[in-house]
Amino acid sequence: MASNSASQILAITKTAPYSKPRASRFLQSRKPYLNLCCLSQKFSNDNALFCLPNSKSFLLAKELEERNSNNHSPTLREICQDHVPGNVLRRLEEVGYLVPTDVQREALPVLFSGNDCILHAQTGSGKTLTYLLLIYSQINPKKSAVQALIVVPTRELGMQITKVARMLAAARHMDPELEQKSYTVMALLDGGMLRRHKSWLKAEPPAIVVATIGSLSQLLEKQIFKPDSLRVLVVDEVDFLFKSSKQVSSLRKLLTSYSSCNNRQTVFASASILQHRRFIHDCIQQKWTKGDVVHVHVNRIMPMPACLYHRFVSEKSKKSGQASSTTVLIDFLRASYEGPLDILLLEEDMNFNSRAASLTDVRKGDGYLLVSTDIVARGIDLPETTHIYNFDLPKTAIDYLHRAGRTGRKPFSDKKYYVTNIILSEERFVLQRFENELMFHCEELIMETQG
Ligand SMILES: Nc1ncnc2c1ncn2[C@@H]1O[C@H](COP(=O)(O)OP(=O)(O)OP(=O)(O)O)[C@@H](O)[C@H]1O
Repeated sequence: MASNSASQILAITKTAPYSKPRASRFLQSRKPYLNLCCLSQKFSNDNALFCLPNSKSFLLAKELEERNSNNHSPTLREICQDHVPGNVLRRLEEVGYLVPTDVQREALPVLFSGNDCILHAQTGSGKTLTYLLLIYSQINPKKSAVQALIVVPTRELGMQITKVARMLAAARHMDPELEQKSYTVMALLDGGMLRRHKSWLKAEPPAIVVATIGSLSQLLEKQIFKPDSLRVLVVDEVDFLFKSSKQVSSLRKLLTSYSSCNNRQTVFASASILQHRRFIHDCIQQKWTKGDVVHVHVNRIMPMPACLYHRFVSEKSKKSGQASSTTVLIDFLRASYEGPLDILLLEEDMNFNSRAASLTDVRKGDGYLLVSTDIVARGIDLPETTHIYNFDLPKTAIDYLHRAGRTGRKPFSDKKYYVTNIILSEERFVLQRFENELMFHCEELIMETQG
């Protein structure tokens, strides 16, 4: 093992930290590829050993090594060191977040300096971790008050963000040296039990609340949830929430009447902020943010992640001229697909429990074929997804961007991911318009015809 300094770290992937004897047995057995992982990276906890025996970790390790040897950009730990509590930083490293993504590298210093921020970066670029790290830098677990609020458009996205927020806080329970009080995260989402949330908020307010605007408004109006102690307010998928006429008035009220932008840090996030100059103007004018709000715009030239490979299949007519419904498609797959993947359905018409069960099955399964509507198009992170099929073209280029962005969600992977569009010949010009607007290229896939 080409190790020559005490601060060398081995990056391997496994969430559980390995004990020293177990780790050294592990290292012995993997000598041939250890050289790849030996990093001369300075971490404050010198004994840290991050065990990640898979290819992703090699990429991470190599990336770190390259950045380090070129005296390049700092690690996530270096960026967060003086702001984020040590136990959260350790947790970050345990789960393999070592190198910052572009948006994290650009936005975190801005956020730590106290500015309001518009996080505008590609799908799958790591915006969630960016604002969660800000939140963990600001909240005090000893204080019994809601100090951070994250507003999301769907229950599914809310559950996902709650899980990541809890995962980052988890180390606190395991470390006896740290204070006993842990960060609590409440999911206040449509379809949840509001009565239970009311008692929870009254008895012992959680530090972080992740909420859909509908459920949140009910508790704000009844003054059960008082955002007086809010230090950070995040609105995720902000363009979507402002676009939806049902939610926009509640959102405006939250931003201005229930709390003042002068008393909190405000973060808006999305991969698509149309007419962003106009939006920034509105933010300041309407006092949704303070006047010095910073627009962190990553990959401004290329809104579409470069790892996505777009194709289309052109048909003369779709069967009986009908748009394919999820039921038709799922029945077809169940009748004709003989492969090993689980076939799952997720759509608005299902009840909340079945929706949650579908996502749990997808996440725990060995492979899946998920048939879904636009309900998963915003923010849902299923990093193992390699192919997206659009059976109907989305209405707008922005919708296309978000649907396509459900794949290609491994920040340091060099793999290609596929988005295939099944279109009618007369829809080619619509797809062409999306290509021009989002600056990507879509290639025709010629199907071999039988007989
Ligand atoms: N620094 C990092 N290193 C490795 N993986 C990361 C890092 N930051 C985020 N990720 C992973 O990248 C994936 C995408 O992150 P995230 O869900 O935050 O994307 P997003 O920018 O919010 O996308 P969208 O616009 O689609 O909501 C997640 O699986 C997350 O675990």
